[in-house]
Amino acid sequence: MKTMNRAASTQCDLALFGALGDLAQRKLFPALFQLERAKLLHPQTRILALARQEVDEEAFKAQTLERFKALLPKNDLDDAALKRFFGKVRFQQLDFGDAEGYRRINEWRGDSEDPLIVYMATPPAIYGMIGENLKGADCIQPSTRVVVEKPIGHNLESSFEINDRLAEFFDESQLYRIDHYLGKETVQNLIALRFANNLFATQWNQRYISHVEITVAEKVGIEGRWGYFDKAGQLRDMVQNHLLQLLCLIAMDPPSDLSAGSIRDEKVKVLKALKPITPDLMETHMVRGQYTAGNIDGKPVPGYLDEEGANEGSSTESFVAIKAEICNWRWAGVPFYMRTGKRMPQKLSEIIIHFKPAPHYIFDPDQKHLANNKLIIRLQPDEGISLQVLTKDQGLDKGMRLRQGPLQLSFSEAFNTGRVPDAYERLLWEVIKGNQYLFVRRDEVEYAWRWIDQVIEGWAELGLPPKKYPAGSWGPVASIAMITRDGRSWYEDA
Ligand SMILES: NC(=O)C1=CN([C@@H]2O[C@H](COP(=O)(O)OP(=O)(O)OC[C@H]3O[C@@H](n4cnc5c(N)ncnc54)[C@H](OP(=O)(O)O)[C@@H]3O)[C@@H](O)[C@H]2O)C=CC1
Ligand SMILES: O=C1O[C@H](COP(=O)(O)O)[C@@H](O)[C@H](O)[C@H]1O
Repeated sequence: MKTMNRAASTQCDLALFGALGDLAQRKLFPALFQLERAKLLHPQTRILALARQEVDEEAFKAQTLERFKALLPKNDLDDAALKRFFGKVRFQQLDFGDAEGYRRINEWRGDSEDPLIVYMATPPAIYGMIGENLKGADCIQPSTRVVVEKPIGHNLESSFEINDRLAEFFDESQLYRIDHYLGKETVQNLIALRFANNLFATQWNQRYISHVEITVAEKVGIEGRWGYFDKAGQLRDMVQNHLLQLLCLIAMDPPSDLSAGSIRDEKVKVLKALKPITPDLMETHMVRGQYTAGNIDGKPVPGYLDEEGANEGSSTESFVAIKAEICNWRWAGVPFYMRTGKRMPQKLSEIIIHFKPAPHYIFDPDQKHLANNKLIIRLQPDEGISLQVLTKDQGLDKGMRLRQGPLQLSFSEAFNTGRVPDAYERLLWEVIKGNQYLFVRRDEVEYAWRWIDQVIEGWAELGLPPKKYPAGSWGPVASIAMITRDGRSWYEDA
């Protein structure tokens, strides 16, 4: 009989394919360990690490522990939690194309009736093969959940192929497509902020909002991933998934409840309403960039074309800025300016909602430029929300001089919660609970690709090369021109 306790519904077995890969070692095992440390993993939960390489179990555990030491704060590595965690882990060598070998998963499962979670931390090209072999070995039950990683394809057509293959073996209700941005603390807070506070709910439309900015800036370059990145580029790597998901969460109508179906339905409506960026709009609505050598934090870094493994003359973009428009009543006339790039001066992900000025201005005309409230939603670093409001400057001599200042909510200071869990911890925890609301449904992936594909077709038609920007800068000058043309500026330029 199964133990009935507070965590009974989270009892599961987890089979992790690609256990020696970068994602598994750098993100998934540390996240699972943190869940164990927080005693969220059920005492009977077991983890099967599957990898092609011949490694014995003790060596696998030793290697994983070494990664923990390199990645996690020393204080997190308490002996009791490590012992509990590694007590749950088994290692199994398997070539994922070896159908026969899958019987070892059944041997590991024994007569367990707990849901099996399959995490495919592998190239998407083999998702179908793994599904087929799991089915052949009778490992799939209705309770099985399958986690797959981005990118789901390279364009709409290839995403269809991957999704069709997965659909041969799994129902949509069993699929958890990861977009790790949906696991970030502030992204979830965006849902709370918008739908728990009537103050914002009533202002959240074109009557009160003039424009929205989304910046996802990375300091890193391509980190030795030329083979993958040069085929993808920043538009596919970051915009098709993370930035469009953020845009959807900002722009969607209120869902009727917090269920996965309701939230995903609303997100899909936003994706369907995105105005296509046709070739005639390319000049004003889109900037592509590629970094050249420069300095970050005072240290020289190479240009994109000098990165490890680079091919001469690549025209892949490492930066993109877009003026997106949403064709519906709520957002008519409200541009969403998005930019994302590698080798920027700092790692920064934030969303800025710019409110329109009050309808009638009665203060010092010299201060009129201050008159727009801004809501700043910071995803990383220093997660928090800040509302820029105008108040009277203090002091008898100041008269009715206005001062702009923040009503600020830093999550770590306000809630004293200590560490903010990594996105993968939250997402794995949601998979364990069987909650799909932070995962991407098939039609979301496909509508996002439809929009991205026409942009890429436009680039190809016009033959637009990327504009150069020095590493350590905020992207090509043209991205500043794109927003200043509308009489606005990127937030940190203000
Ligand atoms: N790394 C990251 O930060 C991120 C990764 N992703 C996605 O996650 C997935 C995994 O990425 P990542 O970990 O970086 O990739 P890696 O190449 O580091 O890991 C993939 C693993 O899959 C294994 N594998 C591939 N084919 C087989 C096979 N036939 N049999 C057994 N093992 C096999 C590889 O084994 P072997 O080494 O023996 O070839 C490797 O260990 C990809 O879909 C990627 O796009 C998404 C976002 C971020
Ligand atoms: O999915 C990806 O995301 C990372 C950036 O993630 P973050 O959580 O560090 O902001 C990006 O570097 C990578 O190229 C991309 O594949």
